[in-house]
Amino acid sequence: MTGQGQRHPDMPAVDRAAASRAAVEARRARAAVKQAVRAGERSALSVAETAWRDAESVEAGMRVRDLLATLKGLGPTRTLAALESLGIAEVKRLGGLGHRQRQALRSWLRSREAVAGHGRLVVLAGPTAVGKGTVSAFIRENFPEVLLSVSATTRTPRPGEIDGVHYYFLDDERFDAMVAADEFLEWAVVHNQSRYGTPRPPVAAALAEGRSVLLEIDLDGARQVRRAMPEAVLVFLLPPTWEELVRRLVGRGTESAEEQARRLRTATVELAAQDEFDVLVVNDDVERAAREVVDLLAVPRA
Ligand SMILES: Nc1nc2c(ncn2[C@@H]2O[C@H](COP(=O)(O)OP(=O)(O)O)[C@@H](O)[C@H]2O)c(=O)[nH]1
Ligand SMILES: Nc1ncnc2c1ncn2[C@@H]1O[C@H](COP(=O)(O)OP(=O)(O)O)[C@@H](O)[C@H]1O
Repeated sequence: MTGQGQRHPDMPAVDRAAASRAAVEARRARAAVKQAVRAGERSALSVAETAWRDAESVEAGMRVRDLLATLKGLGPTRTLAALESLGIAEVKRLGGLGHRQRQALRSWLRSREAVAGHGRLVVLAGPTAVGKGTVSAFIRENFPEVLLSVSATTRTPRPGEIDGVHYYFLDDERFDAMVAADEFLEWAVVHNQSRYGTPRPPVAAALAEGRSVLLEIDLDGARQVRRAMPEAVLVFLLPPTWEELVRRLVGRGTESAEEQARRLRTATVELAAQDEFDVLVVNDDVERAAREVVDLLAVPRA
């Protein structure tokens, strides 16, 4: 047995120092890879594939155990159980796996990623009363794996609205503080009245975990998200006809006639911006429209 990493007793001290520096460097590089996996910037599978393509890579020097430990929901006990089921010893490094073990780990990681899905950010926008809230509510009820971001707003709660569920209702001072602390992914003044914003931390955390996130925000906010996160998918919800849009706004009965007229003027401007969006979804039927949006979120069907 040659015993990897064992030093020859005659090895000069200077080389030992260099070797230990290199070891520290390698540890640091491996920690950076683990961090990237945890943050959702790299998939565990891509780390493994890199290790198997290049035996000299940082990835090849990673222990399989450490790679698995970066995965969500895999504590130490489950990691050990997974290693056992794959027939991989706890001390094994990615680069040291045999052909069968590679195959086993590859398909295990693949099926895990398929189940976990890749967290996607989808923005749902559209003119007033097109049914954004209705479609979002359908998704909240039927697809709990999607995080529906809860916005902060300075508008006053309507009867039945719960702080922290429908919105975080903030006063101007608190909203200002969040803006100053850069805690919003985007924010905008909506309907010329109140400010609305998407708190950044829950969105970032969900995406890092591989969960998909849906934002229901206005046009201005959608444009900001496009700039901040170009990988986001922008969806514009369309009414079947203009007449139907008017019918829904009036039928909802939550705005005065004057406010309705103002919103319809804004709606004309918003409809003209539909070409800026990646996907157009017609909300003729709530369930169908919601499913179209969910498909974009790449959520595996139950
Ligand atoms: N930019 C931005 N717009 C938001 C946010 N949350 C809600 N909105 C938009 O604010 C508008 C008003 O929402 P709301 O006060 O619930 O009244 P609604 O007109 O009945 O939907 C809607 O167009 C929402 O899409 C947010 O976090 N950011
Ligand atoms: N597909 C649909 N068919 C018929 N009515 C709808 C549909 N979607 C929404 N509505 C109705 O239209 C009105 C406006 O919907 P809402 O979700 O409040 O719009 P938004 O959030 O876009 O302002 C509500 O009364 C809602 O019940």
